[in-house]
Order: sequence, then structure tokens, then C-alpha cells
Amino acid sequence: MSIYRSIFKKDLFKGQVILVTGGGTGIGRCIAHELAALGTTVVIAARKIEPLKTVQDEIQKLGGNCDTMLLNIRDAAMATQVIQDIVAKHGMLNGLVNNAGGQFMSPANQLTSKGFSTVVDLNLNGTFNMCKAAFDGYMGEHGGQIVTIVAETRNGIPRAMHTGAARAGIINMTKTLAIEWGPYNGIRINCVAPGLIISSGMKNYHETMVDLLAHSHWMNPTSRYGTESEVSAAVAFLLSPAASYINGVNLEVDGGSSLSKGNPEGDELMYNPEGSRHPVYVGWSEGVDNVHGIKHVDAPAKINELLRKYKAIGRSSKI
Ligand SMILES: CCCCCCC/C=C/C(=O)SCCNC(=O)CCNC(=O)[C@H](O)C(C)(C)COP(=O)(O)OP(=O)(O)OC[C@H]1O[C@@H](n2cnc3c(N)ncnc32)[C@H](O)[C@@H]1OP(=O)(O)O
Ligand SMILES: NC(=O)C1=CN([C@@H]2O[C@H](COP(=O)(O)OP(=O)(O)OC[C@H]3O[C@@H](n4cnc5c(N)ncnc54)[C@H](OP(=O)(O)O)[C@@H]3O)[C@@H](O)[C@H]2O)C=CC1
Repeated sequence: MSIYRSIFKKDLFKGQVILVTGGGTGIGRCIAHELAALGTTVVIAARKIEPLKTVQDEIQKLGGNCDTMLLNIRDAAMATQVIQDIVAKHGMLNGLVNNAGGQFMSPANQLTSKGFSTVVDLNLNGTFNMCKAAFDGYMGEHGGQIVTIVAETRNGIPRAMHTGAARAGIINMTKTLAIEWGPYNGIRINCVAPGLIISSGMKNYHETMVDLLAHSHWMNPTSRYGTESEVSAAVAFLLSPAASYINGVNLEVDGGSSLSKGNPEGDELMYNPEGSRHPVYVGWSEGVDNVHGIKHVDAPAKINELLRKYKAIGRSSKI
């Protein structure tokens, strides 16, 4: 039997408890669904309870196990408390997915010290708070897997210098923790760096930015944006025994966009504006019985229209 048939079956994470921060929306919601579909008791945590309850309801209706907790990752005491509550209630914490994060767009010269600190505090300090709480509260003694969602940091990120700096910091923190924590009962810790992903996150962008994104989606070696499921699949892989010798890496899920520096003669000469030839992965639900999956993606309408077209790739040669 192939390794993938034996590993990616629906009880892959059966008996495991995995915390997904920011699991009430977007990529986090999709990760929660995919992990629940693979047998996990998934705990989703964020600042707003309503989206968490909605996702819990979605997962439970599909037969999965999901718990919710209020959490602000910027609050170290709250991070500690949430881990303690999970261990008290569920008896263990096998995995942590640091998905919560974000930023606002601003040119560096207009960024205030407070604005810079806010984004660094949310992403870098927040991720540290969660990793430390998970280590102290369970994993230091029992082991576990940690995956953190970052962003493309191979090059600079104009208008998002604060998040670029914070995410690059997380990637290096991950390398150090992989070395320091590996020997403690088998902790593995890795990052996933999504490129532009069709998700609720894009609702935070200004309308002009959304228009720009809707028109430039082909500027990628795959001629399209990524899906929440494509990020979730990478997370599930890194959490799974199939990745048991992968430690301290940053896995880019970006269609190869981070490899390119643009083309001074025009992007049309490098990328294909005609349409993508790369079928999308939209979740394990399609055509498979008894597993979960995301049917509705809460992205801006113009971006969701792209997703609808992407789903036809492979069925017709152009989008
Ligand atoms: C197209 C390329 C983009 C590449 C980026 C990498 C790819 C990543 C994509 C994504 O991440 S998708 C989106 C994910 N979700 C989000 O980003 C969430 C949206 N953002 C927020 O909720 C907030 O901006 C925040 C970052 C979480 C901060 O919220 P918080 O409530 O903690 O802070 P505030 O009190 O609102 O602000 C504190 C401080 O920060 C400065 N500031 C805030 N907003 C702006 C802004 N729009 N422009 C400039 N500066 C801003 C400001 O100094 C604030 O202090 P005060 O002036 O209000 O005292
Ligand atoms: N979409 C994309 O193209 C890309 C996204 N990313 C990253 O992927 C992750 C998910 O993004 P996406 O799903 O698109 O966007 P969303 O804005 O939908 O997700 C962000 C989530 O983080 C939670 N969150 C924010 N701040 C905190 C906090 N202080 N404590 C706890 N939870 C918090 C939010 O919930 P609540 O407000 O209830 O707390 C929300 O559920 C983010 O880290 C994002 O930066 C990276 C690269 C590209």
C-alpha cells in the first residue's frame, strides 16, 4: 500500500487534540475542517466567539469533534490559561497550529512606532506566547507538533515591512526551537508560508487593492492564487507522521511566486495572462464520502469569482 493511502486516511489524527488559533475564519477555519475530517479533536481559539461557534457547528454537523476557546495570542497569561484548559478538559495537546495573525498595509515611511510594534507583537510575540505556553503546559513533557503560518519573506514585502520582519523572525525562531526542543520527547516545529490565498483575509484589503489583486492574479508561475485547502494540506502533512523527519523548515505554498523578482521587460513575458494550467485543490470533501471540507470561502466577491473559474481548470484548458 502506498504511504499516502495508509497515512491520509480519515483516522490519521484519531485520538489527537490539535489547537488551531484563528480557527473561526479563512485559512484557520479550513485547517480546522481538514484536521477534524482526519479524526482530530480540534480546538479553535480566537478573540471573537461567534465565528468560532459557527465553525464548531459546521464541524459537529459533519460528525467531527470541535471545541472553542477565547484567546488573544498577544496576552501571554491567556495563552498559558488556554493551554491549561485544553489539557484539563481533553487530557492532551498533540498539535498546535499558529494561524492567527495579520497586519495592515502601510508604506514604511508612514508607519508609526506603535503601528510597527502592534504588528510585531501580534505575529512574532503572539507566536512565541503560544509556542512557550504549549511547551510549558504539555509538549515539553509529552512532545507534539507545531506548525506556524507565516508569509513569503524570501524578498521584501513593500507596504508590509512590519509583517515581513515579524514573519522572518518567526522563521528563525522556528529553526532555533527545532534544535532546542527536538530532543524533548520529539517536538517537531515547522512553518508554512502561503502566497496570496483566496480567503477572508483579503476582505481586510482596501477595495482598490482587491481590484488590483483581481486583475493581477496570473502573475504567478501557476497563473493563479492559492486556495485555503492547499495551505491546509501542507499543514496536515507537516503535522502528520509522513513528515516525521522534517523539522525547522519553512514550506512555501505559493505556486513558486517567491522565486521570482519580476521581469523588467514586462510581466506578460514571464507569466501567462491567458489562464492557468494548474488545477486547484479545494479540499478532500469533493467526491469523497464521510470527510469534511469547505464549501463556502468568505473572500471578496471579485476574488471568489476567480476561485469559481479556477475550479474549472482541467475541465477546460482556459479559465
Ligand atoms: C498584497 C501583498 C500583501 C502581502 C502581505 C503578506 C500576505 C498576508 C496576507 C494576510 O495576512 S491576509 C489578512 C489576514 N488578516 C489581517 O491582516 C487582519 C486585519 N488587520 C487587523 O486586524 C489589524 O490591522 C491588526 C494588525 C491586527 C492591528 O489591530 P489592533 O486592534 O491590535 O491595533 P489597532 O489599535 O487597530 O492599531 C494599533 C496601531 O497600529 C497602527 N495602525 C493600525 N491600523 C493602521 C492602518 N490601517 N494604517 C496605518 N497604521 C495603522 C496605528 O499606529 C495604531 O495606533 P493608533 O494610531 O490607533 O493609536
Ligand atoms: N490570505 C492570504 O493571502 C495570506 C494569509 N496569511 C496569514 O494566514 C493567517 C490566516 O489568514 P486569513 O485566514 O487569510 O485571514 P483572517 O483575517 O480571516 O484570519 C486571521 C485570524 O486570526 C485571528 N486573530 C487575529 N488576531 C488575533 C489575536 N490577537 N489572538 C487570537 N486570534 C487572532 C482572527 O480572529 P479574531 O479576530 O476573532 O481574533 C482571525 O480568525 C494569518 O496569519 C495571515 O496573516 C499569510 C499569507 C497570505
